[in-house]
Amino acid sequence: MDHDPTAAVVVRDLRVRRGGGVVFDGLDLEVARGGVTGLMGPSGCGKTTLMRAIVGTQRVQGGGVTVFGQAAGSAGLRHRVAYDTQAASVYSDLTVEQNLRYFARLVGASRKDVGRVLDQVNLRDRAGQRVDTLSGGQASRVSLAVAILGRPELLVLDEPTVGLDPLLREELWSVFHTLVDEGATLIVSSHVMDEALRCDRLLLLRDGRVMADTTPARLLSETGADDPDRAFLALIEREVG
Ligand SMILES: Nc1ncnc2c1ncn2[C@@H]1O[C@H](COP(=O)(O)OP(=O)(O)OP(=O)(O)O)[C@@H](O)[C@H]1O
Repeated sequence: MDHDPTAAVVVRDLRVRRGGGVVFDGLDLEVARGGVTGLMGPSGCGKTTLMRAIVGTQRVQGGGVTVFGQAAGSAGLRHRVAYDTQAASVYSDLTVEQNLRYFARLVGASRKDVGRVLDQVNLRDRAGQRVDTLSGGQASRVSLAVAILGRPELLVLDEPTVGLDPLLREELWSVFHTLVDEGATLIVSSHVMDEALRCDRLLLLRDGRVMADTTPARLLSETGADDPDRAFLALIEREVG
């Protein structure tokens, strides 16, 4: 497998089966360092599976993934890559701040980092509240706060804005862009086509394949559509028809 040193992620001939079905049968793609890459596509197309392969938690049948030139999931990447799954992965019987302090110790982050991430995800006023008394959107922001504690170079976020109101969604996207300005590479999956417009690059997956590798502006201009939902449908119709 080649190890392009300028790429954040290189996926080569990736083959994955899950639950008896083929998810990827030879997937190839690269993600350059920096920017937000949006992984879009219908439910079941393989977004989460691809993210799991990138962070090294997915069993694969062939091919592979390198991240910053190292095999996905290898020990050298532990503090360089963070993954925020769809399920909140924090302790529900601890407060927001207790969770953050605990995870800060694990990744070698400081108290200052705890304060920084509380502000970034807008949970400063909930710091003393137990996670099991938070709303779904608040709890998922605690997981995101944990993910950005150690200033990871690659941040893989599976539907981070699900269940958030438009204002919070806006705030989180501004956090994402700040992280990118600070040098991070973000891979963000979403069902919400509106969010496609906020990405630097778009990978549209369908049935385990990259149906389009584009930018928001190109997606709209090439399909002549005025919103990403219509553009995506136009691409599918073009393929089918
Ligand atoms: N735990 C599992 N066991 C078996 N098959 C699975 C499992 N998780 C996912 N799959 C299958 O793998 C395929 C890809 O699923 P994946 O979760 O990657 O899709 P997705 O694009 O992230 O979907 P969604 O947008 O609904 O989260 C689907 O066909 C799904 O049925």
